[in-house]
Amino acid sequence: MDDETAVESSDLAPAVASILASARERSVSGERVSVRPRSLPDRLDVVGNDRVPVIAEVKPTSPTTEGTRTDDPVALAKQMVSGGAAALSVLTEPDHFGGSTETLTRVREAVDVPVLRKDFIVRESQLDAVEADVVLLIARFVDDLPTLLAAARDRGFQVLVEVHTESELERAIDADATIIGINNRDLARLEVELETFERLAPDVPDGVTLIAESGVTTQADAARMRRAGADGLLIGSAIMDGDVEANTQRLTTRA
Ligand SMILES: O=P(O)(O)OC[C@@H](O)[C@@H](O)c1c[nH]c2ccccc12
Repeated sequence: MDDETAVESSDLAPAVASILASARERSVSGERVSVRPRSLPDRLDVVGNDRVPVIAEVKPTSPTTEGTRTDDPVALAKQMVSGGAAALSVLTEPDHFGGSTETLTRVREAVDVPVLRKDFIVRESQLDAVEADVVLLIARFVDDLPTLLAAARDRGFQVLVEVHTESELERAIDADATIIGINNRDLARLEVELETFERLAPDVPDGVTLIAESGVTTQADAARMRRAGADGLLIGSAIMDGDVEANTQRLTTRA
């Protein structure tokens, strides 16, 4: 038996699972690459045993937010972790979301949870801009999803593939995405409908880590997404607005 797969890492203490993961290497396209050791699926699983597993998003501003939050993003990230966030998402898009790659680097150094790079990645060279545990690929914006997914994995990234429609979900599944995010926000109209997650979730195969993205503002919303099958919730605005630690604490507490 292959001793790397003999132990399911989700059965292990988080620290041990993390050591095990960092010891694993895989070969893609003939190259040896180490997989980022902070596993998002494992971490969501562990935290989900007693809290709502939330990926809290450092998003200083957005096209649907008023004003820009100018306090230190690293301090906000630490408050999110103290408030019980399972993982973090950091916007690196500067023009519309107030993000920066430098912020992501600093945040990742300051915490030990998995960190997602939230940006609009459409070509391979963008993957080399900054270190992260997980990168986002938005199905709608990526023409050749299997190729970019492979390129990201070649670099050792875990990949979250974001979808908003049935046909995008089909493309994500065909590309063998193992982490899929269903975005409740329509990126064309910027309107949020939690029904989107409920409608698409039943079509997601078992074994895929499923994330509900956008529009969760209350504990009731969070419970609703969990009931519909979310393994994790990506929450930005509702955490960024006001006391970040208290907001995270509230939204990671089961209703
Ligand atoms: O602030 P919200 O509604 O909690 O949403 C967070 C996150 O889902 C949203 O920021 C987002 C989802 N997909 C994106 C793609 C790019 C930029 C931002 C996003």
